[in-house]
Amino acid sequence: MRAKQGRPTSDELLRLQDVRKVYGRSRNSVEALAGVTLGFRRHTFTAVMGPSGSGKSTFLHCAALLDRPTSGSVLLEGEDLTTMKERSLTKLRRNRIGFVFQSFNLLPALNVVDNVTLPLRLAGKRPNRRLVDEVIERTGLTARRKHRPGELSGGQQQRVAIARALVTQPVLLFGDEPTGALDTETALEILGLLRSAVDTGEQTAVVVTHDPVVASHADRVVFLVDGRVSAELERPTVQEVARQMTQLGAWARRQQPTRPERVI
Ligand SMILES: Nc1ncnc2c1ncn2[C@@H]1O[C@H](COP(=O)(O)OP(=O)(O)OP(=O)(O)O)[C@@H](O)[C@H]1O
Repeated sequence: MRAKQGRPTSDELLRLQDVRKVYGRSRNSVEALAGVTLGFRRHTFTAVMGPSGSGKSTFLHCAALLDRPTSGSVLLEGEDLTTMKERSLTKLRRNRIGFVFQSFNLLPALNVVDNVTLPLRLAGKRPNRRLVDEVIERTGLTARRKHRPGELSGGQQQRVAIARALVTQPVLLFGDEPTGALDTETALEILGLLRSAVDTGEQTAVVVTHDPVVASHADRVVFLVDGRVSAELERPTVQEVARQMTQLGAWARRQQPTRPERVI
């Protein structure tokens, strides 16, 4: 266990440098992130864990620039995104960042292909059929191409969400409890897809989770407590993650997350 903050390295894709996020003003303000410095190397899978209210969601939103930090920098390939204009940021998010949420966030009226290609059409791009077919094949959805979300299982819906996240060929893939709504076996399938995106695809993944099994599939687990990085584990076992979470008192304080999710 160590809090590894370090200096930027050349194969680093993303860096958060002393990121603080304060919600509200004066007496009612909450410091959700209290100076987080973390680097993320290319083609790695990082899990972010911590007790309820420790700042995991805030961290994810700041890292993906869905929300701007109060201070500090978020650097993608060395470029500071916190100073970027909103329009450029929206474009960057659409082209370079993929998101997978616990609740899938699919459009019920659209079939699998149309859900998957939605980010391309939103960005005004004509979907490349070969690429779309490849992503649908990779996520095991070929036989379900014309089905709507209501006709699919939870695991299949999350596969669609992953295909949708991968279709723009992002460098970064963020997950907010992506297996939280799935049974263990299905969760492992979904994890396999995320892991293979990192191992054989172009992606670097950062996933928030409460689940030690999910975290044990990561290359590194970062533990947040009170908006700070309190520990890191490299390639931990389920038991090591669970032990760390117990030490942090995470289980006792855990509540079900109730925050609203944002559709990208
Ligand atoms: N929009 C907001 N306005 C005010 N305070 C907020 C807001 N969002 C989060 N917070 C506060 O910031 C702190 C961190 O919240 P955050 O949702 O990031 O934690 P979390 O670790 O993701 O929690 P959980 O595991 O319960 O989802 C908490 O004290 C929370 O109440």
